[in-house]
Amino acid sequence: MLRVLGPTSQLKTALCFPPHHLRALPSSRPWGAGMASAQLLQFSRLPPQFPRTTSQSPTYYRPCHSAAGTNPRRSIRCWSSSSGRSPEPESGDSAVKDVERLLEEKRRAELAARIASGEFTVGQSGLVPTILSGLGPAGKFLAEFVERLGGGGGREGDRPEIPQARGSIAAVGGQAFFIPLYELFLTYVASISDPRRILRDNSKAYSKGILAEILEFVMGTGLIPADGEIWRVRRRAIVPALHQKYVAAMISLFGEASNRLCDKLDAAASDGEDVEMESLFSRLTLDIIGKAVFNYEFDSLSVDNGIVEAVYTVLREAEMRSTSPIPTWEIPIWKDISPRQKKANEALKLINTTLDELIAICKRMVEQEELQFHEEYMNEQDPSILHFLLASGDDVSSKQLRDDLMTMLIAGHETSAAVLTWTFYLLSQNPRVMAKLQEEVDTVLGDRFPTIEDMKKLKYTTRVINESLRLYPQPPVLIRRSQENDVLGKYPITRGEDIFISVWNLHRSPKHWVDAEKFNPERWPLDGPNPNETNQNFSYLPFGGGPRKCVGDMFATFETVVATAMLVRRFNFQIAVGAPPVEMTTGATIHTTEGLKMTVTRRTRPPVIPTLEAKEVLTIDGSNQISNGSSIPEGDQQGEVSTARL
Ligand code: HEM
Repeated sequence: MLRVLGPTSQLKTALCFPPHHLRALPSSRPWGAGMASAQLLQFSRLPPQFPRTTSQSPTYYRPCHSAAGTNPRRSIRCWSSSSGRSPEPESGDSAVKDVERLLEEKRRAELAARIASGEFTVGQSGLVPTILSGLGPAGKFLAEFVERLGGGGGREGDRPEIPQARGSIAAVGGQAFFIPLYELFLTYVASISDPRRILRDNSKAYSKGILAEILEFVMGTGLIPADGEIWRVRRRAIVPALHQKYVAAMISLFGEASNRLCDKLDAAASDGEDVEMESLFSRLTLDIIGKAVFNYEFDSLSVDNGIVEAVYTVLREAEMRSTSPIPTWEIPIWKDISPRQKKANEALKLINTTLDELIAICKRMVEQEELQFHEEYMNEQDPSILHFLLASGDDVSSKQLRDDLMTMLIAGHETSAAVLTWTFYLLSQNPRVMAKLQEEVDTVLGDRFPTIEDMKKLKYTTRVINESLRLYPQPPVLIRRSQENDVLGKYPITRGEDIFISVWNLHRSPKHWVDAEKFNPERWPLDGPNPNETNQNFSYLPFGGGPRKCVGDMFATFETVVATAMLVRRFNFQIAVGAPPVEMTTGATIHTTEGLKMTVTRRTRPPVIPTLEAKEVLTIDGSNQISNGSSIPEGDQQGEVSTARL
């Protein structure tokens, strides 16, 4: 865990520039032997830049903005891949970019070697120095980053103070600010802290802090940013809306929407056109979440109307705010005249008006309904969460309701799109996994639309999603602010500290995972339980943990399983020839820097050879079911080599 010390005012500065004081807890935790540890945290506004390939390249961080004295080339371009449009091209031609990339890789490799050699290590009684702190004043942070680690290890009262590493980044001059952090983490911070206290055991002592501040303009006091009593009341109202019958009903929605995407891909395959999958996944999940949350047909896979554009404008604004060096949206006058601000405000107004209309329509529907509300209540015509909330008599202001809907729209859209994007990237890099996945999907589904029963049978597909979420957690960082003094193990936390839990590091820590960087769905046994934070002892947090755990975990798992299954049974996916390298950047979730450009080809499945042999399919509870393998339909395009069989 890395923590940002100092009062909020300092933090505000830190939001604009790298944090003044970053400290990480040391590895020798006094508690929780053998249990999960939270890991080095990266600053939320300085998002991580991840390895270009999933397995071999070193992981590194890249600053999201340039500051005085930094090379603007290294700024992360925070375009929203969700926009469905290509990102702005970077200045300079591709040859220049290649050279830059090579130089950066070289620098990174050199630094990794220096870290690995222990150059930054300063011995400390019994503790491996783990701290990255004492970052210089904002304007000078790149000039003075990490002086040689001169461990703190001082004592505060009768408690040890978290040891600190101070230093100058002159040693790594020319490096982007966050590039070294993951290597430093791997070398110095094998195990830092336990997220259970913050997320679960003492969760009441922590709020969403800066996250709530950043998201206020779009989510208000919706469930994600809300704290205290508002959160408690709203959580109690919303969780029941995602009951089992509702999630089961959503399976057909997932299937229909995925089928529309298949049609699009089919057309592209016919035309021999490459497709940018990240923006298509963004549209797929927007269509799904709009219908699921407030019964609205965005139809963004087919059209680019005003409301779709407005949603992306607002999302881009939220991402920009979470990565911007200067909070221009808070500057008086400027915020009223800036064209970008005006556009964002207009977009938000349009969305709010639309949501108000949808709430009004739904209220009328509920009034006309002969309503018998019960636990698993669902209106067949409109199974949306909004309908459930209104039918339940949820006593809430329209503004709060709107905030909650908006929150779920964003929470359930970007995350699922990112999961699908990185899943398909991983599959493209791992043909063996893809073949096994396709075999399962062929066997379980054939050409049918998935049903809720299939969710138990698509076990390997689920493991692929589990593993993709391990390697690419969405979001990669959880954010909290201490509301009172607390103690993490033997280390004191004072009120008002902002704390960033890097799920990314946790999920890739060699301490917890064998071949941590390898995409290996087999690490999760098919007959084992579905991995979650509890049965993985908080070393796996794909949906968070504790009272603030995601309310849409089941929804999202089924959604991504259905979409993946429907797509891979019809198509093969490869990174398009000449596509830009798939690199990472982050807003709220991990995006690619330049899209996921793929070549999609129709699959040809092998002719069905009738067999009397029954095939075993494992169910979620570990029991075996018999499924007849002859449900695999005949391939419609003969002649292609099938990958459906291992
Ligand atoms: C694969 C997709 C998804 C992922 C990876 C994901 C992940 C997460 C995570 C990690 C958290 C915890 C955040 C924290 O502790 O700070 C969270 C919270 C939340 N998620 Fe999701 N989510 C997904 C889909 C959804 C969907 C589909 C919905 C709505 C239908 C949703 C609604 C929420 C809400 C409302 C919260 C806040 C809960 C609270 O604070 O009480 N999420 N999500």
